[in-house]
Amino acid sequence: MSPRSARLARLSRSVTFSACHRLHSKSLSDEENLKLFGKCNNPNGHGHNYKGRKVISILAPAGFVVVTVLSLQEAIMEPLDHKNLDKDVPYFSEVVSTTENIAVFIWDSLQKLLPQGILYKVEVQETEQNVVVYKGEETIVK
Ligand SMILES: Nc1nc2c(c(=O)[nH]1)N=C([C@H](O)[C@H](O)COP(=O)(O)OP(=O)(O)OP(=O)(O)O)CN2
Ligand SMILES: [Zn+2]
Repeated sequence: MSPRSARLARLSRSVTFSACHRLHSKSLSDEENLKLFGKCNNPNGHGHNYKGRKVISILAPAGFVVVTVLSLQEAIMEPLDHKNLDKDVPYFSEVVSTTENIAVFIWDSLQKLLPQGILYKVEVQETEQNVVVYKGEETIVK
């Protein structure tokens, strides 16, 4: 039987969540943290209205509608919305709550909820200027 090609489309869906955080690494001194993170190291934190977006791959001809709403609710809204990321979300007790790490957190959460192989990318917009895109890549660090 010869293989048939299928058109692959991407479907994107986003939610907005509000959260506060402080950029602070336990492996650095207070001085080093202040130098590295500046105003984002403010001891009492600061807040953002984040936009989280997932993009999934869909086989266009199949024509079925993937139920996409629930996974964003479970992967983003329930754990992160109206939370202090550093204090309310166990993942960020040891991981600095940068937008990059929030994107990784969301990626890992969505992977557990979605059918294998369909998650294409996660985007997290922290401010008008700061947007992180994560596609599940890993690299070796020394
Ligand atoms: N690599 C990263 N650097 C920074 C992150 C991050 O997630 N990854 N995040 C921050 C802060 O959380 C901060 O709140 C961003 O605010 P700010 O620096 O004010 O950013 P804006 O784009 O809104 O404004 P500018 O001051 O014009 O840059 C910092 N760094
Ligand atoms: Zn911030």
